[in-house]
Amino acid sequence: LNVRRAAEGIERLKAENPTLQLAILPESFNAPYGVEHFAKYAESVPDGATCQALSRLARKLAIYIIGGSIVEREAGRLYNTCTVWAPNGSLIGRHRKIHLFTMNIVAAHGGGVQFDEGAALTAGSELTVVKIGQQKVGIGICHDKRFEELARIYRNMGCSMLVYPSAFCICQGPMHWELLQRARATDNQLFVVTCSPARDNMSGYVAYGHSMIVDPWARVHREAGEGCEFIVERIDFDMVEQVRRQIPIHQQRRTDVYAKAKPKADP
Ligand SMILES: NC(=O)CCC(=O)C(=O)O
Repeated sequence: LNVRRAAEGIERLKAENPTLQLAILPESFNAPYGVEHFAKYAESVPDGATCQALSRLARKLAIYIIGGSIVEREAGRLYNTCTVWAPNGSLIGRHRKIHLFTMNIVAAHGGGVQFDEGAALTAGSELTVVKIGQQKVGIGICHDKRFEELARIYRNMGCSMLVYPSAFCICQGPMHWELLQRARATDNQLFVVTCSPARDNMSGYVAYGHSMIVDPWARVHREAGEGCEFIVERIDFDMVEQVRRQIPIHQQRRTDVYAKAKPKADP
């Protein structure tokens, strides 16, 4: 049902916006997000039903699709995996979440969030850069955006946009969701895009919502609310070079100094 709903939504958007080139879905878009659900909904990549539906959709609409994430099963292991599809329906990227979401938040008022993806999933260990049109796009999944090293490496690899399909927790959302995206955009002078499930207060895991596009000036360019909503936006990639030219921090980095200061071992 979720896959059909996502496909219908993208088809409608394409009909309303014929120049649409890329569609992005949220983390765990085809199943409930929770350690107890992962094994039940796992599929193989790229032969599983969800992947095949995304491939057909990309080909039918002649667009790229960054397919949120699904639980992938391979060789007896489970991964939180984002697949990326080209307009001809071929798989051009497979990102397995590198930093698994492990958290034990104790809220002062009671409640909080306990989550341990590592209890069921295996972490990925490869970076994923895909070419969308002329642009290099770095892929991460939700918790991956807390790790500035990953974003920095993607920037060094020439990315002009980072995309993080997400299902951020409601506890940290108000404090960190926008902050993290604007921080990654400020540091690396590129677009940062997140796509979240809508908030459902009745579900076992309540996602924050607020899908967002942050521009290379680190301004929030567009933001969804908490409900079910699509953002459609034209991205001006010239802005990446404009910002990098005007504030040339990449060239100003003192890698010679940093190298000397490097601790021998991680503390
Ligand atoms: N699905 C996730 O990775 C959630 C990450 C999150 O909420 C965080 O605070 O980090």
